[in-house]
Amino acid sequence: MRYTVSAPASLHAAIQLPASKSISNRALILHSLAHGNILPCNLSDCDDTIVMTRALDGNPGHIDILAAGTAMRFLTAYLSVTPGTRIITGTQRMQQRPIRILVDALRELGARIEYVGNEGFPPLRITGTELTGSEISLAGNVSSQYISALLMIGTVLPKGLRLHLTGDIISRPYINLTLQLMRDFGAQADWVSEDCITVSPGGYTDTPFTVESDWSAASYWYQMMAIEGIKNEKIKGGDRSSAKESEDSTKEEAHTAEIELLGLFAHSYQGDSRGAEVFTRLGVHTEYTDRGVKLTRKGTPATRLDEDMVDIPDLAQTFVVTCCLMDIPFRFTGLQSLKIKETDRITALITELRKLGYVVRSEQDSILLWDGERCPADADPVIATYEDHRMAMAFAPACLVLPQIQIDEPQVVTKSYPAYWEDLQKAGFKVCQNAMQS
Ligand SMILES: O=C(O)C1=C[C@@H](OP(=O)(O)O)[C@@H](O)[C@H](O)C1
Ligand SMILES: C=C(OP(=O)(O)O)C(=O)O
Repeated sequence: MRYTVSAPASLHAAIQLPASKSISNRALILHSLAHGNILPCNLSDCDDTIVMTRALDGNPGHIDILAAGTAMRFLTAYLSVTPGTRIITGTQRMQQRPIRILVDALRELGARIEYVGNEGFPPLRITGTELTGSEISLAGNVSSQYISALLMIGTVLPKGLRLHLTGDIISRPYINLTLQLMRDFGAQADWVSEDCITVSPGGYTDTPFTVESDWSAASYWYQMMAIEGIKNEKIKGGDRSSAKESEDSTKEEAHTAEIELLGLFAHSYQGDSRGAEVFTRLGVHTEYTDRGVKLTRKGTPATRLDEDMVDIPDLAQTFVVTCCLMDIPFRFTGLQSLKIKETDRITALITELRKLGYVVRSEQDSILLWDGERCPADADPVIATYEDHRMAMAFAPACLVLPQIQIDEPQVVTKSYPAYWEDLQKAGFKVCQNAMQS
């Protein structure tokens, strides 16, 4: 399937964002470990949360978590302490996403896990047992999900858990998110030094819990607001001979374009809420209201952007595409985890941006940079999405500065934001399924 997306004349929308899949999937694991009766409220309806709910309900012997990294990692630890033998697997891509660091750590604690296919990768056969270990070291520089997975089972271990993290610690806000939710469910867990976390034994308490809206999903709306401003600048600066009336209405439009995102809070649990601050440098102003945030254009965008993204890896695609379309050279560091996500996001970004005429480069598999270099753009670009929801969502806003954009396999968005295309339509975008492709 392929969608052709084109932009509305002006951007005005109030959008109910999806719930955070990161929070939903943690809340579901904690709810299960608490043997709770009070189901968390406002759970995400995305694929990654549906597979988690299915795995935890009804005790299936064969669990397919499709493409959900959190479900694969969190359930591997969860099943290690849950009676019974199960096989857990996922998509072809999931079978290429490494899990050895987590499996080694769990085995050191006493877990019974076997590789069903390739060593170091899913699928896994896991037999739940009591884990008697309580102190381990593991690398903190590959995926924070391994650490979150271990922490969440820490409080149900007889002696609790002491985790020493080696190397640089990536995606740290996701570890803090885990600790925060664990505390909300009654556990004692905290950093005791820069690289060591302890979890006391004692288990969880059944607790009412409501999931926040998703700040990672919000980033695509911030992106639209940022790009919209550039479009208006171009129109204003471009055809100076055009009627003054149109210039005035453009000015008015640039001033009034407004998007409201419902269900976000200023003091969010989510690290990706830092995106709001980075977007102020791209001319997007955030006003917190009692029901979410209002985005408007304010100030002059920076002339270049240098940013360490080690704590906000899921926003990398948003900022890379936004800066190219806004003609803002950039250097983004801390991207070492991008190669093992839904696709190799470093390669995917470089390949797809070329189609739009931008020559982006990578360094040491962890940096993406653009110095303003251009190449001829494809006449009618079709963006490949590589089974990666964020490729579709980060490239669709390009239609604000192009006549239209075509997105291949657009249904990938269901991994985290099933209503993305419907929400674009609510905001006035035209989303058409290509006749040839249907
Ligand atoms: O714990 C989580 O909810 C997540 C952690 C991050 O992964 P890494 O820790 O592998 O970077 C992030 O990319 C992912 O989307 C969600
Ligand atoms: C990397 C992501 O998800 P996961 O690792 O949980 O599959 C993501 O949503 O961008």
